[in-house]
Amino acid sequence: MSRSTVVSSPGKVLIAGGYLVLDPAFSGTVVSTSSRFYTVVQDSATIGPNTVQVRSPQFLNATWQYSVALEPSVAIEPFSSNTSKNKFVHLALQSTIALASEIKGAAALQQVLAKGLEITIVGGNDFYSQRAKLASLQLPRTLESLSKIPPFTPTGQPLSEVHKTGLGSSAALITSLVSALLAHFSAIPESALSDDDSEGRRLAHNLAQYVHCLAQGKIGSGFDVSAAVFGSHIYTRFNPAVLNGLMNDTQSQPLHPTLSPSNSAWDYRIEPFRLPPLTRMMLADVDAGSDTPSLVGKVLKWRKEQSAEADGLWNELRELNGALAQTLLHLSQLHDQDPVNYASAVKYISSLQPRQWVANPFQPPAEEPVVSSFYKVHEISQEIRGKMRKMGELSQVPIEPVEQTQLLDACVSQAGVVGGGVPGAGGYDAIWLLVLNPVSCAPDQSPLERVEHIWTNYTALDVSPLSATESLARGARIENLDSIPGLREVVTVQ
Ligand SMILES: Nc1ncnc2c1ncn2[C@@H]1O[C@H](COP(=O)(O)OP(=O)(O)O)[C@@H](O)[C@H]1O
Ligand SMILES: C[C@@](O)(CCOP(=O)(O)OP(=O)(O)O)CC(=O)O
Repeated sequence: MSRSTVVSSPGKVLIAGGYLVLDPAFSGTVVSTSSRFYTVVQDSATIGPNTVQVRSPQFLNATWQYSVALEPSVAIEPFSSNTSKNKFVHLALQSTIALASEIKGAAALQQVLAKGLEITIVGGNDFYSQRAKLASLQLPRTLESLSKIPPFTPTGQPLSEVHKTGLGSSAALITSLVSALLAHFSAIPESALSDDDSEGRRLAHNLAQYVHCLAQGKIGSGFDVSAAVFGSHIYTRFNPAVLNGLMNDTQSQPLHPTLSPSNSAWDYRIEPFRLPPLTRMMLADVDAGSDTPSLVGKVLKWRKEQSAEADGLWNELRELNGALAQTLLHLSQLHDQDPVNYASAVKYISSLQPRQWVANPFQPPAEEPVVSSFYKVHEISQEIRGKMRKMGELSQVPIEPVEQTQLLDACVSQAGVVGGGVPGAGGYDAIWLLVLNPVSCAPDQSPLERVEHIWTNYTALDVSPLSATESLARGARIENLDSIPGLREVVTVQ
């Protein structure tokens, strides 16, 4: 029976701190999603020694084979028969096998590679647009329809042509791949991925950040890899200088001295965060799409040229982003202190528009702190939207363009919708909403359904719901192949 290692990692939504989180003086609040990437690493029985085969069965022609040399240094060479390239996969293999060899020694790795490895990579359906699939099934664009699409469903397209939905596919992919390989080579114990802050998890984080930056050709804030590794949290970035040596390396220097969790230059901060109970984060993919690196370049150019004005705006947003995160965390505390009155308050305000929430003179005192805190979240999220629009106007970047403003205003005015905005860099990629999700709702009184109705009938943009919501599970984690619906069916059966 061949040995296999399965690791999954979540996608991400940056609900506050876009652009600011690029600067280590500021933080961002990132929510990890229920949609996850899965990497299955298996000892092969067929492909032969020192060969690694990687398959992504959701895409056409997405199989890549590599030869592995461990001495005198690690070299991963794509087969000439490969019909496409995938630098994210190639660089992940090269760096992870090199690091594992430094940690375990070439002889130990040679034993693992004696029969070759077969790797399968799949992402949850939400990472890729399901518009065509819903249309082929003649289904409306609703959450219920999405649940009828089989897990890891084939896209019918090459990887290069698929429309991604902005959940951070490359970050989740690389994190699950490097973590699964490190565990399969025993370079980190499997237990490392069952502990939120283990040394092994931090090594996997540092390696995934390095590979992701190498593959993308730039050093972003790293919030997406951080969410894939650690789950939802308030994120403060690492100093990018920690990677300069490796990113500019031409001599193949050892990886471990830089990537080791003992290297204090990895000065990122992870602070706990979660969305409050009886709420749901709703995500919509907007087909217009945006080029994030281009938006980032323009905003940072403006910030540098107009530093006094930009610093004022950054500091205002720092205060608002911090207040948003702390108020959301306070709501979880209110729930834990008194879940009954919390649930009663949520049910009451889920049938009212936000402006009506604090207008009730007969509000039961035990529910008042919950209602006023949700109203505070509503007000803060609207203020953040206003500041992000101002950032866009001043830097002449469509951060919350008018079509997104109109869509968000229509959603946020609905009964039971707390707030929302454009995630991350903004633009036309997506929107996020925080919607009340009481234990029970009268028919057609569900805030979720009210939002779906807005999305279905909005014509200025091509809006399609994502099934993803927040996941309270940890980030990267070891999985059991048979506990994930549909996963064994897409793996080469040994
Ligand atoms: N299922 C998959 N299997 C293999 N590679 C994938 C898969 N999904 C995404 N990728 C890789 O991730 C890249 C997308 O990275 P990027 O453009 O940064 O998008 P994102 O912002 O979603 O991470 C693709 O070009 C591909 O190389
Ligand atoms: C601007 C940013 O702070 C946030 C970008 O968030 P997005 O979620 O928009 O990113 P993409 O998935 O690459 O589109 C840049 C950064 O933090 O790296």
